[in-house]
Amino acid sequence: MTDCVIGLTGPTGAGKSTWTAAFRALGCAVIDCDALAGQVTEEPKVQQALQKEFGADVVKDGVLNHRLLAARAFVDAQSVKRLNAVTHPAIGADIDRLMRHYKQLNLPAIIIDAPLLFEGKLDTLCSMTAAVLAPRELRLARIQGRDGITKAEAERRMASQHDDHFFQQHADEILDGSAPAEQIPALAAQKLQDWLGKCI
Ligand SMILES: CC(C)(COP(=O)(O)OP(=O)(O)OC[C@H]1O[C@@H](n2cnc3c(N)ncnc32)[C@H](O)[C@@H]1O)[C@@H](O)C(=O)NCCC(=O)NCCS
Ligand SMILES: Nc1ncnc2c1ncn2[C@@H]1O[C@H](COP(=O)(O)OP(=O)(O)OP(=O)(O)O)[C@@H](O)[C@H]1O
Repeated sequence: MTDCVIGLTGPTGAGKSTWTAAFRALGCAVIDCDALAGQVTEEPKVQQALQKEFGADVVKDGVLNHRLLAARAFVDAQSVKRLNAVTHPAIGADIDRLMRHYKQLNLPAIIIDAPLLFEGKLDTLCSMTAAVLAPRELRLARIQGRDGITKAEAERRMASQHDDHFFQQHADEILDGSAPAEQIPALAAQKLQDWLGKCI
């Protein structure tokens, strides 16, 4: 049985996936909500609902145009809400299924990697929560490089999310997303030890 469930969140580009990879290497199971979103948005029913909300051209020959959908969805709070209303029920069902599966195994911990951990009330499934934070300019440069988007697109995406203050108020702990990547495995090992002590 695995009882320790850690919710990992933070704004775009802060380094959640990088910290998550370190926890995975330490034997934790990872529920990656962005990956689950990627799978559910391949389902024809979800794609049809997205077309209804954001225009027929967001899907062509069964392939979702991520960049176009992001450009239309990450414009204001209302549009993000419409996006979430389509995708979140399906993502939630997948999370439930994976949690049931991983809880039966003997693992150090289950990590839920979710940009919208608090908004989606996924924190209620967790023993503890942590937010990965990094300076805004660093995040801006990172997501432009990673996703091949313009500065304006990156800024729009960041503006559709909460600021650091929200994460500082809601999360139990803050993880440093600006630490050099090569230091993160050792920092994650220390952090996991600490959490396992608290989970017992
Ligand atoms: C709009 C989509 C198609 C853009 O795809 P793309 O490949 O460009 O981005 P990717 O999925 O890797 O997300 C990158 C980052 O954008 C941010 N983001 C994604 N979805 C959301 C959202 N609904 N609200 C706020 N930020 C979001 C997150 O920080 C995320 O890590 C995609 O993000 C999507 O399907 N989003 C809806 C599903 C969702 O809510 N995902 C978050 C799960 S908790
Ligand atoms: N500590 C670090 N040192 C150097 N580069 C990093 C570090 N953390 C992340 N990066 C790089 O920055 C980019 C964004 O990081 P990552 O994908 O981990 O962020 P994220 O918080 O998961 O973002 P998103 O919410 O957009 O998915 C990636 O290209 C990653 O390789």
